Amino acid sequence: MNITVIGTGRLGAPYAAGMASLGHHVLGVDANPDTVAALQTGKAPFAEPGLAEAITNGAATGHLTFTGSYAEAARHATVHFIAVPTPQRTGSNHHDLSDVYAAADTLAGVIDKNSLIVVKSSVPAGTCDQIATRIAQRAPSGVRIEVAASPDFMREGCSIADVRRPSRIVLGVQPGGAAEPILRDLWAPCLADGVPLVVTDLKTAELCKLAANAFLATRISFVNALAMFSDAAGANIDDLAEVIGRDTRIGRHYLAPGLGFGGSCLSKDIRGFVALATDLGVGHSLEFLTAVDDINQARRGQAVDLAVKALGGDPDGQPIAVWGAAFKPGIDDIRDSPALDVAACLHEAGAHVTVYDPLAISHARVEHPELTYATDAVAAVDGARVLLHLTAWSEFAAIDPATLTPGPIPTLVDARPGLDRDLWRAAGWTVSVL
Ligand SMILES: NC(=O)C1=CN([C@@H]2O[C@H](COP(=O)(O)OP(=O)(O)OC[C@H]3O[C@@H](n4cnc5c(N)ncnc54)[C@H](O)[C@@H]3O)[C@@H](O)[C@H]2O)C=CC1
Ligand SMILES: O=C(O)[C@H]1O[C@H](OP(=O)(O)OP(=O)(O)OC[C@H]2O[C@@H](n3ccc(=O)[nH]c3=O)[C@H](O)[C@@H]2O)[C@H](O)[C@@H](O)[C@@H]1O
Repeated sequence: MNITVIGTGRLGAPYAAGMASLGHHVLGVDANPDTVAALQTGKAPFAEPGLAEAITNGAATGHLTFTGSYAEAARHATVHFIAVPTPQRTGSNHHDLSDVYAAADTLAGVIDKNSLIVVKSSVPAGTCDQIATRIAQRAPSGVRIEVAASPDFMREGCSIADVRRPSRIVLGVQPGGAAEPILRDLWAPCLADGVPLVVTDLKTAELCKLAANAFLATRISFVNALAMFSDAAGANIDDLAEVIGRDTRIGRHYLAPGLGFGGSCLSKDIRGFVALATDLGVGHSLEFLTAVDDINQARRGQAVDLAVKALGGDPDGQPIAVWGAAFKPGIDDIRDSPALDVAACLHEAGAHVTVYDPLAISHARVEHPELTYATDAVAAVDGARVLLHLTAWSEFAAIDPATLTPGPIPTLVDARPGLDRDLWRAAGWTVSVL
């Protein structure tokens, strides 16, 4: 099938490459000429395992091409997936839908045959109805453009696998439309592979995404609330999380205590969800998500406090090392990175902060030029009085603390899983667990 993917960023590029690998003819469209140029030459515009290879393979088979032209998109296909950003709106907790509306409006201005627009961006309930209204005003007479919602649950770091074999496919459709059979055809390889499909109305499909991210965020803040409580009560949070997670009704995933969630989606989606509930007059129903958000933000402050405490309350001029800049291991994405947030706060407090990350330093340098960056994890710790472990790269767990050369009486602030704390204590470090 011929399809386009409008917006070839962290969701759209893997989605385009993954759909091409399923045998479709995919045209990726992006408003950023640098992104298009990189993709056209077979390069991934960001670090994502398997993406460069998937793009090269797609180009080699002729199944995957890229452009900046919407007119070309309209010529290529009658099925268009929108995967442009929906960040938090400046000065508000709502989603900023301007890119989604711009993409849909532009498409409607160039489409000249009956077509389907599928919204993959994460949007609040009601957005697809708005798009349908806008499109109806812009489409040429006699041309029917249908709108469907199909939010995506892809995780960065394993995006190609998630696209090829998603945990589930959600399809929100307009009554009496043609979307369902078209998209069943498109996803035939996944459906044959046993991927569950839920077909529902537009609003429910849109809500599926916000609800799923809200639940993941709630789990993380729940375990972090327990961590704060355990600290006060003298209990062991790791054992506590292990025991509750062993209940198969609960499960162990998204219950790792520590610095909490970052990235471009969980925070903005829970805030947008609460804002939507408030607009609908049921803000109280999702009030707890504000607490989820507050707990998550509080963890960053607590990591800063532990480092300052280790320095006797005065971080001014003190050498501090930070392991991690990406918002999670395996990728170079620093959007709402808890690690960089903590590093920037400590710098603000007067410390001399040296950051190391295996992949994300070039992005971090642009956003935080005030910080110092090391070329390897061991060098970052040279002379440091405090080391904060803030992103759970496996590379950090493989380092023998006895080989490090920190300053006197060093403290490890351990805010992520992975390190063998007994080994660090044995190597002379004070270990302060977040
Ligand atoms: N990053 C992720 O893992 C996931 C993201 N999402 C959702 O997908 C959407 C996109 O997020 P990301 O891919 O992370 O954003 P991103 O910022 O990485 O990529 C968005 C791309 O869209 C392009 N763009 C912006 N406006 C455009 C327009 N009018 N026409 C054509 N291209 C345009 C940008 O140049 C950029 O390359 C958001 O709604 C997000 O919540 C959903 C699931 C996973
Ligand atoms: O909407 C999105 O963009 C995506 O957001 C998340 O995916 P992602 O942001 O790639 O990252 P996750 O692996 O979910 O991790 C999010 C954050 O939570 C943190 N985390 C995760 C698990 C945990 O137990 N504790 C914890 O603090 C991670 O370190 C990271 O900062 C969701 O998992 C995806 O299903 C969703 O599609």
